[in-house]
Amino acid sequence: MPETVLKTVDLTKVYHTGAIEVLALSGVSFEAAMGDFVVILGPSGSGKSTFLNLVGGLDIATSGSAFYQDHDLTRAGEAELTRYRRDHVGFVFQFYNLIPSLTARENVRLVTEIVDHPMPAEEALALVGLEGRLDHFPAELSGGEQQRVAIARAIAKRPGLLLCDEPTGALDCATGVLVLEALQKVNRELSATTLVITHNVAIADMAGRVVMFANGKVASSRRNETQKPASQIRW
Ligand SMILES: Nc1ncnc2c1ncn2[C@@H]1O[C@H](COP(=O)(O)OP(=O)(O)OP(=O)(O)O)[C@@H](O)[C@H]1O
Repeated sequence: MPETVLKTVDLTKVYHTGAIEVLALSGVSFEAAMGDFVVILGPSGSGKSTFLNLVGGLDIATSGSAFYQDHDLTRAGEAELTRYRRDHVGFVFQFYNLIPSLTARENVRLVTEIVDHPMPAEEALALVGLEGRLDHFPAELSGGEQQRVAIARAIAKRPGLLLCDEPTGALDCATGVLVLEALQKVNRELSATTLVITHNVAIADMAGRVVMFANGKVASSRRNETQKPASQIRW
């Protein structure tokens, strides 16, 4: 059995906005092994991003537990969470958040300069098929290429955990598939445990496991017998 690296038990998050309480996550128990590729589906407001933010150390749970290896994320202080994010987690969001005045290579170097044992920026960009775009600025790249720079930036630290929130949300099918191919390659070559939130059910076919959220809970979880190559995904 592959080693479990991420485990949550009864993970719960309540947001307080003025007098209003929102139960965003309600007792989520989840496990992922090293190298798993998990797609998370579910209606808007079902708690997907909240879950990703908690396991990524961007937010703190109200109750329950979340462990990444021996990191106890529900008891960690701010400094420990910052180290956890820096050393172990790569984030990819819908909007690429690249620095417009820096080239692709320089955007990736922002990360490689602050972590131990990074891969060279050029290697990370080659892994996502952008070896020919090293010195291009974001404005000189297509949306899909910008997202692949964001993936290169996320993986250059060799993260154990790669968390993607709607990574193809802003892209058409042809461009989105190139981004998915990059994620699948990174997942396989780095054995990074990969969680992808999407509204696009077609993407579920490339997952090893598909988890459906509803009302802040895991409504269902299934394994795919085979994982479709990203190049064959269409929507
Ligand atoms: N910072 C916050 N403060 C208050 N409420 C929040 C906050 N973040 C999320 N919520 C609420 O928590 C619930 C879950 O939100 P979440 O963003 O996790 O859902 P989601 O499944 O990712 O939705 P979407 O698919 O639309 O991104 C929603 O009702 C949302 O309004």
